Amino acid sequence: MKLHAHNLGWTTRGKTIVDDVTLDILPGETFGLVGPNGSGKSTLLRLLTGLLPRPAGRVHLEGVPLESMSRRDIAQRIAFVEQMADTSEALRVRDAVELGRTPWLSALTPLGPEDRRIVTEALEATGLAHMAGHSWSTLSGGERQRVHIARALAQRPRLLVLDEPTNHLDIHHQLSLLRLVSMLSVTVVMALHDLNQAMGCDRVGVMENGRLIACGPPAEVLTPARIAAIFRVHVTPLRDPDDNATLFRFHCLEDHS
Ligand SMILES: Nc1ncnc2c1ncn2[C@@H]1O[C@H](COP(=O)(O)OP(=O)(O)OP(=O)(O)O)[C@@H](O)[C@H]1O
Repeated sequence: MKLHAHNLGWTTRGKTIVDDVTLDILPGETFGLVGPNGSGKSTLLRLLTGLLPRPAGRVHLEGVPLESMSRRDIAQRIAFVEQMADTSEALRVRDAVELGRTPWLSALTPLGPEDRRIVTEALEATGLAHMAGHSWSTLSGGERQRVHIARALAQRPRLLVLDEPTNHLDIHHQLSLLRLVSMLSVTVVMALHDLNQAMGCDRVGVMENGRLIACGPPAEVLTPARIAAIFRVHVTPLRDPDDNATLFRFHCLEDHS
């Protein structure tokens, strides 16, 4: 799904949080958003999904202005997993994932066999099938994160927006999630803190002080000089002899002064 953001911005209480961002997300790509704490990544993701009031600029989904679409129309196209998302304590895992079908249901079309199949698939894809009956209140942070991802998958979106999706996950589940995301035939936009993980995206955008200051293929955007300037760390690029991929090792700038 193609998304076009034009001169997008958001100001609250006199403070500009996102400033004049113009960005095209291309159909089928995995787009990584990186930047220091407080640089505006989450706010930009919320603007792209139409969740913030009175934004500056415009977002178009497949050429249609986001503001002309109902929440249900948007939810049939975009699934958003926010940072520290929560759900009702009383739910079981399967119930929480079934919530992903809500945009497709109505009083006349309640949850049917096809919806249940999609929910089962989402539970399997996120390694949660064996926990379907567990109560939300008993889950660990990483398990909850996977439930949110499963709910988003069950929504069958064309654009999946993830805010730090590998947060809380152990290394096995981080890699499984990134592999799953790269295999999905949907467009993905995700905020990431791990720059090595961002190197696996098709394109990367870098936020600094609310502005999108660079955007393009990871190897062109995440250069040691730019990483040093934005994140205030020294970077040593290393080569993985297995597949020749570039990996970063980070050091405090002070260690190199
Ligand atoms: N509703 C709000 N009201 C006031 N300030 C806000 C609001 N939302 C965000 N901010 C501020 O805007 C800045 C950007 O926040 P945002 O959460 O978008 O950054 P981020 O890049 O996602 O950060 P992190 O990496 O720490 O998650 C922060 O300084 C934050 O305190």
